[in-house]
Amino acid sequence: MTITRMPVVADADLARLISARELVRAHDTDSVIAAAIPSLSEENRAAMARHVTLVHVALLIFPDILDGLAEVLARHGVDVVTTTPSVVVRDRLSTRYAVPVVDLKVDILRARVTDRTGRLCQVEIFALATTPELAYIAEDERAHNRENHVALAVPRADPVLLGGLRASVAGLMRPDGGGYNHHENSTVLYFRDPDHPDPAFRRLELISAGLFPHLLTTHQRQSGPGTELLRLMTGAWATQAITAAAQLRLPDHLGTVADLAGLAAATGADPDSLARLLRYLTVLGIVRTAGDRHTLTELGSLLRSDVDGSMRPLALMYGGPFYQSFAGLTEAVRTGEESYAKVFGAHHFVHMAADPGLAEVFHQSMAASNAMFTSVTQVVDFSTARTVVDVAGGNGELLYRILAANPGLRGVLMDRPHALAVAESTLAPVTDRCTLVSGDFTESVPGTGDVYLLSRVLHDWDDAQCRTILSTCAANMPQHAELLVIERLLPESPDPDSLAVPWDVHMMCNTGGKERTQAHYRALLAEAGFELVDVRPLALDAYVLRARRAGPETTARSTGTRAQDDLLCHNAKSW
Ligand SMILES: C[S@@+](CC[C@H](N)C(=O)[O-])C[C@H]1O[C@@H](n2cnc3c(N)ncnc32)[C@H](O)[C@@H]1O
Repeated sequence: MTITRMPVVADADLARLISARELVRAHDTDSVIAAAIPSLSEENRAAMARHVTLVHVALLIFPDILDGLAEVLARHGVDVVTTTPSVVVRDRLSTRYAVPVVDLKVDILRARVTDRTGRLCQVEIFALATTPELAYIAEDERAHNRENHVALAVPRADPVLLGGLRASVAGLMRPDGGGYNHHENSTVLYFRDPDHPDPAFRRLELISAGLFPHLLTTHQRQSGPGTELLRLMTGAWATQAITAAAQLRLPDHLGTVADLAGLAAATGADPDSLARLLRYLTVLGIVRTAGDRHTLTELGSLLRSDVDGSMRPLALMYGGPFYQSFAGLTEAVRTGEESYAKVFGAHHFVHMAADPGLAEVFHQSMAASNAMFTSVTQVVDFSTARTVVDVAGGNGELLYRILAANPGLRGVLMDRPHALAVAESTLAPVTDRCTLVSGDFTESVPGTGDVYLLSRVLHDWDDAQCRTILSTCAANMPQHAELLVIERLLPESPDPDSLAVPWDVHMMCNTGGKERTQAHYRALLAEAGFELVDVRPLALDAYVLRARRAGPETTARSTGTRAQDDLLCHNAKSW
């Protein structure tokens, strides 16, 4: 008589199995999406639920052997309907624990269970045949539940649908590997949110019939924990590649020349090195390469010197002087002192004043973000003003736009003497209504205005200097005049997309200034006797902050409140 040995399943694994089953019973597709991706908007959740279906909740268990496992589980009320070999989880364990694939036997057992709507789903049970030598894997995996996941099935083998869903989820959860199981002809893509408060929802699987090699490669590439860090660490290479292209005037030549020999001759470059730069620029999306022909992409066209809003001067600044001073970031953080002065021997503006060529590139580079000004004349009513004074008006672009949109208005642009040359040509079309004044805003500003502009000025300076600039304005502005401050605002709560956050570090290195929150500006304005009365959003994350002289009761209040700032921001958003 042969006695068949039955697998032993640990109580801990049975308990984990039962809670996986209860999880399915408590949920449906919509509630699983909501629980796993809480940051997804209600609208996007509903859209996603139209394209996927909850199919299973998965876990990994550790019986000593696999033969007869379905029978043992049946005794515990687990209704296993299919058993197939695992490829993806087996390979993941092999990589994770450096155990050869041949030494790992992993099956997938699927047990029936209904979700809370009564629809048939499954508990997907990965079972690793756990010999005593592999017991450490069981211990570690039970502690971390790395293979637990909830799975959403994509009903059709459709690369566009799967690709779209993958991209949507990847924006909110980290890609976490995946693979193709040839036993089942299915592709799985995993995502992970290690900070999710509920361990049951830290991993999500998208599963689809079919093989999608291209999608899998992209997903695997994004899944490596170091890949994102590598991309971030080599960001400076992209900056330099773009700056080299700008310095060689490659984008200008690409308008008329497409072959390598012609481009090398036009730019005076070594053909082999230029070919390598072109290949990198192609990866960066600046250049399009087909065979031996190179052309500019739409993005790359912004680097041409002859286009409206050319970003070439910005490339020259970011990859040039600003790049050099950014190399001193560690020192700036240690000492609290800006690095530009250390690298170039003088503060940014003093250095520019002594180098007219560099000053011109800087003022042209400021023009590359002029998009910030496009809606100023829509969000601010200049109809009752007679004169606008642009304090430190730079290249004159903002004042020009305001004067062009308000034919009855006169303008005064004040800046350092070296900046006035660039402003003069910008303001040429409205020269009869405009005066250029050389001056220093720490000493005085023209006293003839109804509206004063301080655009992208305060962020160049520390708080003490800002107090001086604002006090000079307060001392010289007529009583009735209003002050408009244009700046990016640091978010009051974390915002991964905020442009103000990286620019704040840029200001730290390059001018010793900083980006600020609305509350911070409100306080600085109040100290100089102004009351912040309105905040409106502009393009590129900028805002226009409108201030007027504070009455006695507002001066006494001095710094305002968080509630006031919330209200102004609310107004800004509802505009
Ligand atoms: C970042 S730029 C902003 C220019 C312009 N307002 C804009 O938004 O494009 C700062 C300007 O401050 C000017 N500036 C620096 N120090 C100054 C001073 N002491 N008095 C007047 N202008 C000054 C610079 O010449 C430069 O044009």
